[in-house]
Amino acid sequence: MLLQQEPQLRELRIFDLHLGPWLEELKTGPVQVTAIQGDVTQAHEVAAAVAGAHVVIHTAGLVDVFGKTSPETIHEVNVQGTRNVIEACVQTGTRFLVYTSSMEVVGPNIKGQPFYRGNENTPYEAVHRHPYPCSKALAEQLVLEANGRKVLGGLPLVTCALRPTGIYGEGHQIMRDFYHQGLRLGGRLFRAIPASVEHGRVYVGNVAWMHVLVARELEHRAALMGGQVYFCYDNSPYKSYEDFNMEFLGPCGLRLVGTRPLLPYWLLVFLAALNVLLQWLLRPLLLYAPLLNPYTLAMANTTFTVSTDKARRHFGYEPPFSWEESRTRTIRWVQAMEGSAQ
Ligand SMILES: NC(=O)C1=CN([C@@H]2O[C@H](COP(=O)(O)OP(=O)(O)OC[C@H]3O[C@@H](n4cnc5c(N)ncnc54)[C@H](O)[C@@H]3O)[C@@H](O)[C@H]2O)C=CC1
Ligand SMILES: CC(C)CCC[C@@H](C)[C@H]1CC[C@H]2[C@@H]3[C@H](O)CC4=CC(=O)CC[C@]4(C)[C@H]3CC[C@]12C
Repeated sequence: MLLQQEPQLRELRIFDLHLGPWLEELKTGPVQVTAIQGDVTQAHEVAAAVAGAHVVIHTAGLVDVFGKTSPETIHEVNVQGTRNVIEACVQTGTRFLVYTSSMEVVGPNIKGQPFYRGNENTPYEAVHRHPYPCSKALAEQLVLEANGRKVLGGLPLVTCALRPTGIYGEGHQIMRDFYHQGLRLGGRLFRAIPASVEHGRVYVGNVAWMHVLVARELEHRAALMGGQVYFCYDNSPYKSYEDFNMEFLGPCGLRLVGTRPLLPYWLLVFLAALNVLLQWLLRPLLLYAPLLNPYTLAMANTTFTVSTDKARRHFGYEPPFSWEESRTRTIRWVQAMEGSAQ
């Protein structure tokens, strides 16, 4: 999207632990595209990649709420990695830093308190225990506190954090997992979450556009945007996590069985705890990381939706992809998977 939408762009550096073949397709235009295989936990690698950059968009992160990696690794990547990016900007003189934070920085909290169509100023007790939200909250705090630090050359660093709600769209691994689970169950998924529980979702293309826009506007509106957080939002409907997924999985042949959860909540709690025990017992043999665990169950059962226009007011954000376009593009992606699955 940067290559398509940013006329001022002269060089695009992509720093990632895992570089994919898709990068080769990006190298065909007038902009110099530099792919750098590196680890954000290695400060020297980050500094080498950042040196000379005008703006850094730091979106690398370990998104793990399924127990696939250790809490230490999550902290190392999400917190120390972010610290390394900030120090690289300061040491090499990069003045603008955009960070991909998360709704998880706010909630849902461990008390299961709903956040109903809230905004960046809505009072809410952000209390976390899980390593992932803890790491995102700490990383965001580091980014916001770094706003105004002097970088090499003596000018101030300008930082901004974007908080997407649940991202969906092409490449969404969890959607892929739901789809394959439905195929294994004969085209059916069984409702586990009450339809009344709203969970915020945002299309990946709109999240990407907000990042591009902030990267462009941060220099010109530094006094207003510096040190600020913005929820990433669009016109995706407010629905339960499962009902929202069915907007894409339904047209691909899956059916959600039940108008209300088929199992009582206490049984889901028991099964989630059993999954934790099985994960621990099986770890020496294999990675068992199902969708259902105490954290995902609590998250899915707690309303968390946003209603805000702060990004529009501060830097003119309007989601380029309508709900209909976002839905169509995601369905096409699942259908392409379906083709590969058959
Ligand atoms: N998926 C979601 O619903 C949401 C994601 N986010 C945030 O968006 C960002 C991107 O996440 P996703 O695209 O969902 O996940 P993803 O796993 O698709 O992307 C993360 C990227 O970071 C890279 N990475 C991981 N460890 C690294 C390391 N040590 N060094 C360098 N690169 C590393 C991965 O290779 C991957 O390309 C993350 O910061 C995440 O916390 C925020 C809100 C919602
Ligand atoms: C009871 C069911 C088996 C639960 C299935 C749904 C869960 C896997 C997902 C429900 C809410 C999701 C999280 C939410 O969208 C917020 C997130 C923000 C991020 O920064 C990363 C992803 C996530 C934690 C997301 C993960 C899957 C859910 C827990």
